[in-house]
Amino acid sequence: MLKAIVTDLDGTLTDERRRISTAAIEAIRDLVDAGVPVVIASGNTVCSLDILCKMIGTDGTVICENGGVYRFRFDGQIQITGRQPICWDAYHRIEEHFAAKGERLTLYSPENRFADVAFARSVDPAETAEVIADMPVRVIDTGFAIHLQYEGVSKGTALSDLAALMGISTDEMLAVGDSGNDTEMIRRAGIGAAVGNATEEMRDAADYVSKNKYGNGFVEIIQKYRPYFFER
Ligand SMILES: O=C(O)COP(=O)(O)O
Ligand SMILES: [Mg+2]
Repeated sequence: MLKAIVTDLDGTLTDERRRISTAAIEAIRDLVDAGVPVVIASGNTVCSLDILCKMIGTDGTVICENGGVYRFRFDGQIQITGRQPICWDAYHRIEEHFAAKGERLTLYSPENRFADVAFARSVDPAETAEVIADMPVRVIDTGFAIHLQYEGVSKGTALSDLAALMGISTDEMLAVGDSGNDTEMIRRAGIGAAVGNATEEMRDAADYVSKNKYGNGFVEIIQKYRPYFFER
Protein backbone atom coordinates (compact mmCIF):
# COMPACT_ATOMS: atom_id res chain seq x y z
CA MET A 1 0.00 0.00 0.00
CA LEU A 2 1.21 3.52 -0.82
CA LYS A 3 0.80 6.37 1.68
CA ALA A 4 2.49 9.41 0.12
CA ILE A 5 3.69 10.73 -3.20
CA VAL A 6 6.92 12.64 -3.71
CA THR A 7 7.21 14.45 -7.00
CA ASP A 8 9.88 16.41 -8.81
CA LEU A 9 8.84 19.81 -10.21
CA ASP A 10 10.76 20.94 -13.30
CA GLY A 11 10.38 18.57 -16.22
CA THR A 12 7.79 16.51 -14.32
CA LEU A 13 5.02 18.94 -13.35
CA THR A 14 6.33 21.57 -15.77
CA ASP A 15 7.31 21.40 -19.44
CA GLU A 16 10.71 22.21 -20.95
CA ARG A 17 9.88 25.93 -20.71
CA ARG A 18 8.95 25.59 -17.01
CA ARG A 19 5.23 26.16 -17.62
CA ILE A 20 3.26 24.19 -15.05
CA SER A 21 0.74 21.61 -16.24
CA THR A 22 -2.78 22.42 -15.05
CA ALA A 23 -3.69 18.73 -15.47
CA ALA A 24 -0.89 17.83 -13.03
CA ILE A 25 -2.18 20.41 -10.52
CA GLU A 26 -5.68 18.90 -10.77
CA ALA A 27 -4.24 15.41 -10.19
CA ILE A 28 -2.38 16.60 -7.07
CA ARG A 29 -5.48 18.37 -5.69
CA ASP A 30 -7.51 15.21 -6.21
CA LEU A 31 -4.96 13.21 -4.16
CA VAL A 32 -4.72 15.87 -1.43
CA ASP A 33 -8.53 15.98 -1.17
CA ALA A 34 -8.52 12.18 -0.82
CA GLY A 35 -6.10 12.49 2.13
CA VAL A 36 -2.86 11.53 0.34
CA PRO A 37 0.18 13.67 1.34
CA VAL A 38 1.94 15.12 -1.71
CA VAL A 39 5.56 16.24 -1.29
CA ILE A 40 7.19 18.49 -3.91
CA ALA A 41 10.90 17.63 -4.29
CA SER A 42 12.97 20.04 -6.35
CA GLY A 43 16.29 21.74 -6.97
CA ASN A 44 14.42 25.00 -6.45
CA THR A 45 14.46 27.11 -3.26
CA VAL A 46 12.11 26.73 -0.29
CA CYS A 47 10.93 30.25 -1.01
CA SER A 48 9.67 29.38 -4.50
CA LEU A 49 8.19 26.04 -3.40
CA ASP A 50 6.26 27.69 -0.57
CA ILE A 51 4.28 29.81 -3.00
CA LEU A 52 3.69 26.83 -5.25
CA CYS A 53 2.48 24.61 -2.38
CA LYS A 54 0.08 27.31 -1.14
CA MET A 55 -1.39 27.81 -4.58
CA ILE A 56 -1.66 24.13 -5.44
CA GLY A 57 -2.97 23.33 -1.96
CA THR A 58 -0.49 20.86 -0.42
CA ASP A 59 0.46 20.84 3.29
CA GLY A 60 3.86 22.44 2.58
CA THR A 61 6.03 19.34 2.99
CA VAL A 62 8.94 19.96 0.64
CA ILE A 63 12.39 18.83 -0.45
CA CYS A 64 14.36 21.77 -1.87
CA GLU A 65 17.85 22.42 -3.26
CA ASN A 66 18.16 18.78 -4.37
CA GLY A 67 17.75 17.46 -0.84
CA GLY A 68 19.97 20.01 0.90
CA VAL A 69 16.87 21.49 2.51
CA TYR A 70 13.63 19.82 3.58
CA ARG A 71 10.65 20.56 5.79
CA PHE A 72 7.66 18.58 7.13
CA ARG A 73 4.54 20.76 6.64
CA PHE A 74 4.39 24.56 6.52
CA ASP A 75 4.80 24.93 10.28
CA GLY A 76 7.76 22.50 10.50
CA GLN A 77 11.36 23.48 11.07
CA ILE A 78 13.49 23.92 7.93
CA GLN A 79 16.22 21.25 7.97
CA ILE A 80 19.49 22.06 6.19
CA THR A 81 21.68 19.04 5.43
CA GLY A 82 23.77 20.52 2.63
CA ARG A 83 27.06 22.31 3.35
CA GLN A 84 26.94 25.52 1.39
CA PRO A 85 30.38 26.97 2.35
CA ILE A 86 32.09 23.99 0.66
CA CYS A 87 29.83 24.42 -2.39
CA TRP A 88 30.86 28.10 -2.55
CA ASP A 89 34.55 27.09 -2.46
CA ALA A 90 33.86 24.78 -5.40
CA TYR A 91 31.93 27.50 -7.20
CA HIS A 92 34.79 30.00 -6.90
CA ARG A 93 37.22 27.51 -8.39
CA ILE A 94 34.81 26.84 -11.29
CA GLU A 95 34.25 30.57 -11.76
CA GLU A 96 38.03 31.16 -12.04
CA HIS A 97 38.45 28.27 -14.47
CA PHE A 98 35.83 29.58 -16.90
CA ALA A 99 36.81 33.24 -16.41
CA ALA A 100 40.28 32.35 -17.74
CA LYS A 101 38.51 31.29 -20.96
CA GLY A 102 36.36 34.43 -21.04
CA GLU A 103 33.19 32.60 -19.91
CA ARG A 104 31.10 34.14 -17.14
CA LEU A 105 28.72 32.21 -14.88
CA THR A 106 25.22 33.35 -13.93
CA LEU A 107 24.08 32.45 -10.41
CA TYR A 108 20.47 31.45 -9.71
CA SER A 109 18.81 32.96 -6.60
CA PRO A 110 21.90 32.85 -4.33
CA GLU A 111 20.10 35.05 -1.76
CA ASN A 112 17.42 32.37 -1.24
CA ARG A 113 19.65 29.30 -1.08
CA PHE A 114 20.80 27.70 2.18
CA ALA A 115 22.49 24.47 1.06
CA ASP A 116 23.58 24.34 -2.58
CA VAL A 117 24.83 26.73 -5.27
CA ALA A 118 23.01 26.88 -8.61
CA PHE A 119 23.96 28.55 -11.88
CA ALA A 120 22.97 28.67 -15.55
CA ARG A 121 23.79 25.81 -17.94
CA SER A 122 25.93 28.12 -20.06
CA VAL A 123 29.04 25.99 -19.46
CA ASP A 124 29.74 22.29 -19.98
CA PRO A 125 28.61 20.24 -16.91
CA ALA A 126 31.26 17.54 -17.55
CA GLU A 127 34.07 20.13 -17.68
CA THR A 128 32.63 21.72 -14.54
CA ALA A 129 32.82 18.38 -12.73
CA GLU A 130 36.46 17.88 -13.80
CA VAL A 131 37.48 21.22 -12.29
CA ILE A 132 36.32 20.14 -8.80
CA ALA A 133 36.98 16.39 -9.10
CA ASP A 134 39.08 16.37 -5.89
CA MET A 135 36.44 18.20 -3.79
CA PRO A 136 33.59 16.60 -1.80
CA VAL A 137 31.06 18.36 -4.00
CA ARG A 138 28.85 16.82 -6.69
CA VAL A 139 27.89 18.58 -9.93
CA ILE A 140 24.22 17.99 -10.70
CA ASP A 141 22.85 18.84 -14.14
CA THR A 142 19.04 18.92 -13.91
CA GLY A 143 18.52 20.03 -17.49
CA PHE A 144 17.37 23.39 -16.08
CA ALA A 145 20.42 24.43 -14.05
CA ILE A 146 23.79 23.20 -12.79
CA HIS A 147 23.85 22.67 -9.02
CA LEU A 148 26.77 22.12 -6.65
CA GLN A 149 25.82 19.85 -3.75
CA TYR A 150 27.79 18.48 -0.81
CA GLU A 151 28.50 14.79 -1.50
CA GLY A 152 26.13 12.29 0.06
CA VAL A 153 23.21 14.74 0.08
CA SER A 154 20.40 14.11 -2.41
CA LYS A 155 16.64 14.12 -2.82
CA GLY A 156 16.95 10.46 -1.78
CA THR A 157 18.52 11.21 1.61
CA ALA A 158 15.86 13.87 2.23
CA LEU A 159 13.14 11.39 1.23
CA SER A 160 14.36 8.96 3.92
CA ASP A 161 14.53 11.71 6.57
CA LEU A 162 11.04 12.94 5.67
CA ALA A 163 9.55 9.44 5.73
CA ALA A 164 10.69 9.17 9.37
CA LEU A 165 9.10 12.55 10.20
CA MET A 166 5.88 11.52 8.42
CA GLY A 167 5.77 8.23 10.33
CA ILE A 168 5.80 6.07 7.18
CA SER A 169 8.34 3.88 5.43
CA THR A 170 10.04 4.82 2.14
CA ASP A 171 8.48 1.62 0.75
CA GLU A 172 5.10 3.31 1.16
CA MET A 173 6.11 6.20 -1.08
CA LEU A 174 5.62 6.70 -4.81
CA ALA A 175 8.34 8.96 -6.24
CA VAL A 176 8.18 10.57 -9.70
CA GLY A 177 10.85 12.47 -11.61
CA ASP A 178 12.61 13.24 -14.87
CA SER A 179 16.31 13.72 -14.35
CA GLY A 180 19.58 12.64 -12.70
CA ASN A 181 18.79 14.57 -9.51
CA ASP A 182 15.77 12.25 -9.01
CA THR A 183 17.39 8.83 -9.43
CA GLU A 184 18.35 8.26 -5.81
CA MET A 185 14.87 9.35 -4.73
CA ILE A 186 13.08 6.96 -7.08
CA ARG A 187 15.42 4.11 -6.10
CA ARG A 188 14.66 4.57 -2.39
CA ALA A 189 10.89 4.89 -2.83
CA GLY A 190 8.70 1.77 -2.83
CA ILE A 191 7.70 2.63 -6.40
CA GLY A 192 9.79 4.93 -8.59
CA ALA A 193 8.37 6.29 -11.82
CA ALA A 194 9.79 8.43 -14.62
CA VAL A 195 7.91 10.70 -17.01
CA GLY A 196 8.28 10.02 -20.76
CA ASN A 197 10.81 12.84 -21.25
CA ALA A 198 13.13 11.46 -18.52
CA THR A 199 16.87 10.96 -19.02
CA GLU A 200 18.18 7.48 -19.79
CA GLU A 201 19.63 7.14 -16.27
CA MET A 202 16.17 7.81 -14.81
CA ARG A 203 14.40 5.48 -17.21
CA ASP A 204 16.80 2.67 -16.22
CA ALA A 205 16.20 3.28 -12.51
CA ALA A 206 12.40 3.51 -12.77
CA ASP A 207 9.82 0.79 -12.10
CA TYR A 208 7.57 2.46 -14.66
CA VAL A 209 8.15 5.01 -17.44
CA SER A 210 5.06 6.85 -18.66
CA LYS A 211 4.23 6.98 -22.35
CA ASN A 212 3.32 10.64 -22.05
CA LYS A 213 5.76 13.45 -21.33
CA TYR A 214 5.94 16.16 -18.65
CA GLY A 215 2.64 16.92 -16.81
CA ASN A 216 0.65 14.47 -18.91
CA GLY A 217 3.16 11.77 -17.98
CA PHE A 218 2.72 12.65 -14.30
CA VAL A 219 -1.08 12.35 -14.66
CA GLU A 220 -0.66 8.98 -16.40
CA ILE A 221 1.51 7.73 -13.50
CA ILE A 222 -1.01 8.94 -10.92
CA GLN A 223 -3.86 7.21 -12.79
CA LYS A 224 -1.88 3.97 -12.84
CA TYR A 225 -0.92 3.98 -9.15
CA ARG A 226 -3.93 5.77 -7.57
CA PRO A 227 -5.59 2.46 -6.51
CA TYR A 228 -2.45 1.51 -4.51
CA PHE A 229 -3.20 4.38 -2.09
CA PHE A 230 -6.62 3.00 -1.20
CA GLU A 231 -5.88 -0.73 -0.85
CA ARG A 232 -7.00 -2.46 2.32
O1 LIG B 1 16.17 23.45 -9.98
C1 LIG B 1 16.44 22.75 -10.98
O2 LIG B 1 17.50 22.87 -11.60
C2 LIG B 1 15.49 21.68 -11.43
O3 LIG B 1 14.45 21.52 -10.52
P1 LIG B 1 13.69 20.13 -10.36
O4 LIG B 1 14.45 19.35 -9.36
O5 LIG B 1 12.33 20.55 -9.87
O6 LIG B 1 13.63 19.46 -11.69
MG1 LIG C 1 13.21 17.75 -12.78
